[in-house]
Amino acid sequence: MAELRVENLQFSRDDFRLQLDMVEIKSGEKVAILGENGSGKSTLLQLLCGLLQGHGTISYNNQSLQEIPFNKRAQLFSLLPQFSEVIFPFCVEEVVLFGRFPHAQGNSFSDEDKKLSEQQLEKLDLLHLRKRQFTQLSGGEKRRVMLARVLNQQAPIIYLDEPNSSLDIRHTLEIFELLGGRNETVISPVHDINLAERFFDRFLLLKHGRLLADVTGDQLTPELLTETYDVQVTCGTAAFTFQHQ
Ligand SMILES: Nc1ncnc2c1ncn2[C@@H]1O[C@H](COP(=O)(O)OP(=O)(O)OP(=O)(O)O)[C@@H](O)[C@H]1O
Repeated sequence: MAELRVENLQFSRDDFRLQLDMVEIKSGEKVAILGENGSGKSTLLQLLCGLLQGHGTISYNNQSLQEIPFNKRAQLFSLLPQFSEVIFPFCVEEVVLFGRFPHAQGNSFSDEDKKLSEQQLEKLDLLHLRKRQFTQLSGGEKRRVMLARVLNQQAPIIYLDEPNSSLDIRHTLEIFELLGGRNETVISPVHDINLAERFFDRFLLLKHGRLLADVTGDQLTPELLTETYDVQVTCGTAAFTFQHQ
């Protein structure tokens, strides 16, 4: 059974138009969204989360998104936006703990919430930064904190808009390996095609707001990528390959 079903989705804004006839995503799939700048990847994520309203049907486990109360949505999916900031002077461990809000009783966090936050700090290589103020971190450090917060939400569907932006190669590999080993569904716009091909098992290719292809890794051909990005793509040996130690 499809966990997420999108049918006849249409959205218009100024001269941009997004149209998706039918996409079904099963529980646990790791789906990368590929496409050139402005092709509609972030817009699609925002529609899937209900942050933007289009025409058509988006349903989770056969329930229409519109019928799902906001507090339930936060238990169903989490979102790492392309850009996110924290302007108040919270420290790293507080920001990560805030990911537990959808599960907290009132305003208080349980011991379990704190234990899970601790685990996320460790997984995202943040333990040494835990007392630092978020606003005083580097770009990549901030990104890892926001990722830890999103993963701490423990929602079965995780939307990550370019999760490795600002991350160095080691942390990029660690994050993708971490995501690949989790049971949750991951849906993520990614710009690095080689990384996407390595860590995701399904690819939605967007072009000018339309779904050009919905393929698995072995169907992701240079011809298809050439059509998607309007550049010549060939398959060869990379000058450098990176493997996490
Ligand atoms: N807040 C906004 N208001 C008006 N138009 C917007 C807004 N955000 C994006 N757009 C436009 O909507 C279209 C799709 O943008 P979107 O951000 O979804 O692209 P994207 O594929 O995620 O691009 P990128 O790879 O650059 O992140 C673009 O034409 C963009 O200029």
